[in-house]
Amino acid sequence: MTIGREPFERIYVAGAGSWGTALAALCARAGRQTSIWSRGEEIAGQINEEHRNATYLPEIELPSTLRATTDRAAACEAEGILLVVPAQAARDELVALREATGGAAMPVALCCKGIERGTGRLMHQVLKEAWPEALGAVLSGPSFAADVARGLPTAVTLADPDESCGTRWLGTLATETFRPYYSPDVLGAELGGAIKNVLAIACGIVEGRGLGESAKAALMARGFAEAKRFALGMGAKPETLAGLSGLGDLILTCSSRQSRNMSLGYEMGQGRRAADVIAERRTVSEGAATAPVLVSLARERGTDMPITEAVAALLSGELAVDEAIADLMNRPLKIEG
Ligand SMILES: NC(=O)C1=CN([C@@H]2O[C@H](COP(=O)(O)OP(=O)(O)OC[C@H]3O[C@@H](n4cnc5c(N)ncnc54)[C@H](OP(=O)(O)O)[C@@H]3O)[C@@H](O)[C@H]2O)C=CC1
Ligand SMILES: O=C(CO)COP(=O)(O)O
Repeated sequence: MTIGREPFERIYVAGAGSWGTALAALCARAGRQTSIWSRGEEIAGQINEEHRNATYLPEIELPSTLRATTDRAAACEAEGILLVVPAQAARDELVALREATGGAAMPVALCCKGIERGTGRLMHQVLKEAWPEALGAVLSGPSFAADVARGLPTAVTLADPDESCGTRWLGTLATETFRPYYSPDVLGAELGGAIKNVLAIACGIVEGRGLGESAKAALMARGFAEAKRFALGMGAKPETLAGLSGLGDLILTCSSRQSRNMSLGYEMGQGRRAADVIAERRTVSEGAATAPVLVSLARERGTDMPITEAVAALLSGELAVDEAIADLMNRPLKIEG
């Protein structure tokens, strides 16, 4: 495999939140002609005039070559698109982009981590339905937007069923501080990213409630066991789950309150209602939408996911934290696996 040949030179980033802005800055700094789409004029104007996104990445000076737009027509000029809106907004955005590009066979790297409410679809399945001509890839792995935007060393997974397209993405995104690894396993990369958000909420709750580091480690290990059980049952590869987009991202997100999912859980552990915390935030906490969908999928498939079940019940207010912990601790004893 020849990695990094023929990078995509013109990139369109759909979404000017924290991750979209960090990825757009990365591409622009790597010399790619990069445009970033924002649904609001204010952020687009600020990126163009002040080279900042004060709402989502206030500390970061953005490259002056990065152009922001509110017009999806800019996607027609691109060789590759990064989709970086919340998972629940992905379908509408993809439909709009398909229309804007005339249904082009465009490489689209899906950067959102979540499962669609209502349909239970993963993002590559949403892409197939919303924009069948597009060539889907998945970018996932342990990567806080602020770290990447600051140029701190980061390694991620770029999954693409088409190896030659995947290696072009690698060449497009790789820099001295951002290291993507290729995988053909789109399903595994997506599931790892979506499920870890739910588990990070659980770890936040444990921290917020002051239940100790041992409880948190147990939750991460048992959470990983149920993530693996579900993902392997769906057809994901074990090495993907053990890699950056699985275990790697689980470790990052469960360990730091910089994670919106982890910090949502932390507030819940401190006694706040999830709905209140979510309502006062502008940024997305993907695990809150994914947890109930994941519960439905797991039940349909007969996969035991007790931590995910507990998180969904805590989010909806059906269960209190102490009850959830007691339920988890008093499950029938079993062989580890
Ligand atoms: N932040 C991170 O460190 C990382 C995030 N991700 C993933 O990337 C995805 C995006 O996250 P992130 O950038 O952090 O999120 P943010 O909350 O920081 O930003 C969300 C962006 O999406 C826009 N948006 C919200 N709703 C819609 C909609 N209905 N239609 C179109 N655009 C919309 C927002 O616009 P507006 O400002 O107008 O509301 C904003 O530009 C998530 O799935 C997340 O899991 C992945 C890796 C790292
Ligand atoms: O996915 C992320 C890091 O890899 C970001 O996590 P949060 O969405 O929880 O902030």
